[in-house]
This record gives sequence, C-alpha cells and structure tokens, in this order.
Amino acid sequence: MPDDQEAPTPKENHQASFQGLSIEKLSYQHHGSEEVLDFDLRVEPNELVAILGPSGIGKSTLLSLIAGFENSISGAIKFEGKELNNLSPSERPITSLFQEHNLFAHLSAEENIGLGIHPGLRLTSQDKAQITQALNDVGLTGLEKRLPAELSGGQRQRVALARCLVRRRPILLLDEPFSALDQDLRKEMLKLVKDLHQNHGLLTLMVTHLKEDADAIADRIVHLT
Ligand SMILES: Nc1ncnc2c1ncn2[C@@H]1O[C@H](COP(=O)(O)OP(=O)(O)OP(=O)(O)O)[C@@H](O)[C@H]1O
Repeated sequence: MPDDQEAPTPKENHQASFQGLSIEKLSYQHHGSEEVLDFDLRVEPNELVAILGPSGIGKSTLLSLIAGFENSISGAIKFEGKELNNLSPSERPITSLFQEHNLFAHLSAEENIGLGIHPGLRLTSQDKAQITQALNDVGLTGLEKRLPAELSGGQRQRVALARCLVRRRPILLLDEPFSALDQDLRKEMLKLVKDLHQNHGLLTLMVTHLKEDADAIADRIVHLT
C-alpha cells in the first residue's frame, strides 16, 4: 500500500499526539452492583478541571479509576498518548490528595513529606533539599518538626499537598480535599492549589460538590450527569 494511504488524517493525527489525559469510553461496575458507570473526558496538559455532579454520580469513582485504585471493565485511560490501564497506582504518573490526608501520626511534617520520595525514608541530601523546598512551597517553613497532632487541619492538608509535590508526578488528583475546612481556610487552600498547579505545570483534576470552589480556581468545569 502506498505510504500516502497510510498517513493519518489530520484529525486522527491530532488524537494520536494528544499530550493530555484522555478517558475514553471507560465503563466501570462496582463489585456486586448492577449499575454501570460510563466516563469520557479529555483534559489538556496544564489544565485545572473541576468535576461537579450530584452525590453518587461517580465523581470519586472516576478519580479512583484514573489513579488505578479500581479497574474498568472496558475503555482506556491515556496520558501523553500512552495507555495507563495496566499500570499499578505507583507506576502511574499521578499523585492524589483526598479529604483524609492519611498522614502518619508518629512522623513529623518533614518525615511525612519524605514518604512521598522514599517509603523507608532513606533520603539523600538532594531529597532533603526537595522536602525543604516543598515545605516552603506550601507555606510551612519552620514547622517541619511538628507532628500532625501539633498542626491545624489546614496545615495538615498543606503537608499532604507537599507530599504530593515531592512525588514529582505530572497529574494531581484532588477529591474534596478541603471540605472539612471552614470557608476562609478553604479559599486559602484553593488559592494554594491554583498556585502549585501553575508553578509546577500540573494537570489537575479536582472533585468538589461546591460550585463556588470550582468557580474560584478551575479553568473548566465538567458536570457529570
Ligand atoms: N464499594 C462500592 N460498592 C458498590 N457500589 C459503590 C461502592 N462505592 C460507590 N458505589 C456506588 O457507585 C456510585 C458512585 O459513587 P461515587 O462515590 O463515585 O459517587 P460521588 O459522585 O463521588 O458521590 P459523593 O458526591 O456523594 O461523594 C454510587 O451509586 C455509589 O453508591
């Protein structure tokens, strides 16, 4: 067959080279449930997308599928054109922050952040410099030795965000991360997320049930229906 017959059309070529995150005809069924959830979504690199939708529509499920905590029945999840479906969560180019920050109570802020780099905390001087930088990025310089119990709720979420940053993954997933915080603190944390998203060039997906939070920082709002 002549070469020119094999050349992709401009549209196909654009799809093949899409550098963002694409969720293509993804179907999922919770174990023991009749309900099938279907997802289709494209997110540009460096885009901050908020996901809104009624309770139970599948917002958290979508993030779990992208992160690899759940597996779909069919469809594909791709980033920079490469399929992620068969990769384990730790192999995916993704870091996640949930409402429950999951900090270890017996470890200091800097140690909790260090876990994002090395689970056994065997850290090089370069790693330690990265932790210092992340503490600075989230506004916690000076509090590195504090245990989670010695930090406020907002500060604990800052530690969790810093742990996301040191993992140096290009995709940040946030599932209702600040819904336990009061309104002023939530606004402050949303601004921090927006700054980190911009300064680190992250592709960010944030699930929220609050339209005002989505309006505050999102480049685009996707309504799941
Ligand atoms: N472990 C599970 N087993 C069976 N069904 C589940 C399970 N977890 C969630 N579901 C169902 O899957 C659907 C999607 O749930 P999901 O938590 O993703 O919704 P959501 O949009 O994030 O809701 P909310 O805004 O209330 O957090 C719901 O119908 C829910 O009941």
